[in-house]
Amino acid sequence: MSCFLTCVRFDDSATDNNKPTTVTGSISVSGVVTCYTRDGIESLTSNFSTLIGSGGYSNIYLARLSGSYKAALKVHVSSHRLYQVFRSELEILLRLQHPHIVKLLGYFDDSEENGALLLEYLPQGNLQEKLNRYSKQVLPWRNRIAIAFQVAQAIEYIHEKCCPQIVHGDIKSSNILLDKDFNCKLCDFGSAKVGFSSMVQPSTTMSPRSKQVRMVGSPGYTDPHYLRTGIASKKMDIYGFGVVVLELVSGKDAVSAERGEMLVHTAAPLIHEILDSNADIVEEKVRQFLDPRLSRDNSLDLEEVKTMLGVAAFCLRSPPSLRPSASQVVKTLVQKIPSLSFLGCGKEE
Ligand SMILES: Nc1ncnc2c1ncn2[C@@H]1O[C@H](COP(=O)(O)OP(=O)(O)OP(=O)(O)O)[C@@H](O)[C@H]1O
Repeated sequence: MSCFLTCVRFDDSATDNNKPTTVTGSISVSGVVTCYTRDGIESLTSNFSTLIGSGGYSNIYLARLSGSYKAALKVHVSSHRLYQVFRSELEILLRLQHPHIVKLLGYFDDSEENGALLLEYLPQGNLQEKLNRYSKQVLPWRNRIAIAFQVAQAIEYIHEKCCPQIVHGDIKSSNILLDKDFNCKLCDFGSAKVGFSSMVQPSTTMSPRSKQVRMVGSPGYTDPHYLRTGIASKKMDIYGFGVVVLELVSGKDAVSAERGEMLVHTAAPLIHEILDSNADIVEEKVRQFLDPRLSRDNSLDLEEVKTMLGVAAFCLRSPPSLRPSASQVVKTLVQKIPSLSFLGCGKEE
């Protein structure tokens, strides 16, 4: 864990505003991404008949490509402002290619107010739903650590391996989608920023309420430093990742639906103990925090739970410069979570 104490500095990087080629009709753009007409997306979704998800800015519909191949169509709410969010998400997704980032298959763009993204379909929905205590299935420990590792790899890719580098800006469990084998894909690049660090400057056309929505992020996940300064940086993604790790370990929501209590606050005493002492954390305290539904899980290893909590504690540190980089997280998980090698996750992807 001592490798986390190394402070890493980042340079600024220029923003690339290259627009994707916009063509009309259902034709292939860049070889793999298809541009659809309005009729095309209506036909793919059987007139938007099956809603599979919704968020603050969009509705997501089931789409069927040739044969029985399923996809998800993310339709951005029609408005001038949200059209910009759509364009930004489209431009970012066109650049990304990673096994743990949702794949863009196509898009619709009327060049005014309406846009939609055709994405690969993830049949197990999002991680928040899977961890929910009302979910029929309990996500086993080994899947939880694999998910944490894969999300860390996805963040490492956008922060350090793609060009120009990207800050996701909204890392949370409902933006982590799961395939049939519970491998994960990071989605929702609608809040992403290109470049190492950028001051968020809401456009003057925004209403006071919409300004707040864009600035504040998702309750329970937002880096307090970002809330204070409005400066988005890679370390805000690391903070969001830390909260997701707490959710994976505890099975609790980032904000409790009943009491409105934030998980980072519930976990604070344990986190302080981890950061303050060199001694091993008391097993009893770890067990108290652990998701009780994991008690009968044969894949559970308490040492791994402690490591995951240690990783979360470092990711949530303030000031942000004390938090690890995504590649330090990936490296630490490979070194300290033995089960990852059994899952074939320790290898570079
Ligand atoms: N490719 C997909 N496959 C399956 N389900 C998906 C897919 N994309 C999105 N969803 C579902 O729709 C939900 C909302 O998607 P997304 O986060 O992209 O929308 P949003 O409008 O950007 O939301 P937010 O309010 O977080 O900004 C996801 O949590 C997930 O349940």
